[in-house]
Amino acid sequence: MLSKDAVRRGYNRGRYVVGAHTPPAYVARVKETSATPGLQRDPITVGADIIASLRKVTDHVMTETADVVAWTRDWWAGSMMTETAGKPATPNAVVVRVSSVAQVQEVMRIANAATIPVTVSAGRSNVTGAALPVRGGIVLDLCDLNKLVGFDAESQIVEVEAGMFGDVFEETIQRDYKMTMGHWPSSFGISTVGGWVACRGAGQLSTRYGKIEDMVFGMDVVLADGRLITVGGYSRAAVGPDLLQLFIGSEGTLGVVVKIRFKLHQLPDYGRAIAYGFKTFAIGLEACRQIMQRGANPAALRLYDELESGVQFGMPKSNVLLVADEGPKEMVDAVMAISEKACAELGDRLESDAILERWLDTRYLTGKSAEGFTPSPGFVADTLEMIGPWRDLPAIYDEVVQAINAVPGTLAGSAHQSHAYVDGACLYFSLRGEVEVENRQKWYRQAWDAANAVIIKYNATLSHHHGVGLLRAPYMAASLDTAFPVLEKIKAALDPNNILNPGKLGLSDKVGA
Ligand SMILES: Cc1cc2nc3c(=O)[nH]c(=O)nc-3n(C[C@H](O)[C@H](O)[C@H](O)COP(=O)(O)OP(=O)(O)OC[C@H]3O[C@@H](n4cnc5c(N)ncnc54)[C@H](O)[C@@H]3O)c2cc1C
Repeated sequence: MLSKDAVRRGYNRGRYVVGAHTPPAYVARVKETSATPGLQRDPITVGADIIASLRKVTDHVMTETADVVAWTRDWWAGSMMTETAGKPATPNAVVVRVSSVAQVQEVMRIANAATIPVTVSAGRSNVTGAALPVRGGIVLDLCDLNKLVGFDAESQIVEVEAGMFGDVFEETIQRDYKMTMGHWPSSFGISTVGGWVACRGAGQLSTRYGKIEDMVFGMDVVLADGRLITVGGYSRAAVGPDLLQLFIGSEGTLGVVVKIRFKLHQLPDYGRAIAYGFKTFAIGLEACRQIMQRGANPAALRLYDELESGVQFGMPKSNVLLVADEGPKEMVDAVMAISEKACAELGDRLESDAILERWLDTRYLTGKSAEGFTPSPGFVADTLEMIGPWRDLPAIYDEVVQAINAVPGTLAGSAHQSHAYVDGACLYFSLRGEVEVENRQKWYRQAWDAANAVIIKYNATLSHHHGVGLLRAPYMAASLDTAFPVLEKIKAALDPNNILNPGKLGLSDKVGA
């Protein structure tokens, strides 16, 4: 069973920090901490009087450069490139640790009155620079706001504070309530439940359980001026637009998510998997489309192109599709029967048990996009996930891989299909390059520009689950097009001083009204 198995095997073979940030591997190569910022513009200093006020109302305030560098570091390739070149991303800020909702409100009141930026920070596992304090100010670390508040067994709704890490959360609900949320991002041990919501994340079993926005029942949010509001709190409603969804995916720019009520599922005891190989990626996509449109929704439906089939399963001449499901036997057997029929019409049956076992064994290892390559000082690996309609996906796949490969210095571009729906699917591209160390940023931006030009040309969506942060900020206005000014207006209405995570989501980094 996929959900039980994740807890049984544990995250990244146990190589991570439980309940706090886990640093990425490159940190071992960093010898010195410089105070020269790589990714800050005109950082705002927090004065001694404000630091004294913060110390009175919070658990801990850190001001030393080395602490600030360590406590703002994330998993973005952009941060890695600047820090390993001698300039840490954001060394100018103060880090404030809190463990209660009242403390979050106090911090926001102080910051708003003094017009100081506040960047919410949690697991710092984001891969977009979303939690970097690019204008300095206060970094509000929520990792100690991490209690499980309660469980309504009849409605299957759990209430949890935002800073609880994903592994602790799932272990607790599986052990104490025999439940799962079904949200299994490849970062589940190094990210928090609040970070999942703030980035609009997706787990590996999203085809059955949904994305995070399908799992939130309601939540409490602290606004820029310190007010506490409650949004959602119903299965479905017709009371105007859904304000809950406004905050899901807002990446700390509209409010601080402090408590979340999530919908849970009974922990399955039954599961099955099948695997098929297809001659081309496009034929594999067609099999996925058929499965979804004939009404089946297997928990995991993952199709790997030839390059990734070679690295993952030792099958470089095939496009491998894994279909895996869990739940009541009658339902899983029906889903598998529909899936098997669709696959058999288009491809060849593979040794399913071996492919499932290989996937289970490696699915929560970090650094997978670099697999199959020998890292050197000039090596950069990253991932780009997007979503588009079925009609366009084969062309998007071909053109994005082609565009990445055309950038000088690219070693490889590849993809798998990772999350599927009735109308479309998420393609998850991996890009790896090797150039002179000083040319890494140039290669990186060229590769992203080239890939995103294809995505925008097809009117597809820039990100399916990693979010925007700094990485996708330059493409947001073109992508949202006529709707982008609406996002700007909402931001200005909720945060008139622009103190909440300025410079993210493609929004302005200018602090102050
Ligand atoms: C190896 C690896 C694999 C990954 N796999 C997946 C995957 O399968 N699926 C997926 O969706 N993502 C994945 N990610 C990306 C990342 O784990 C997610 O974006 C995650 O949701 C971030 O959570 P976090 O707690 O680390 O948040 P952080 O990185 O600390 O913050 C991310 C953003 O959310 C904001 N934020 C965080 N908490 C709050 C809050 N309580 N209120 C308001 N704003 C907040 C921050 O300001 C920032 O803008 C992966 C990352 C890595 C390194």
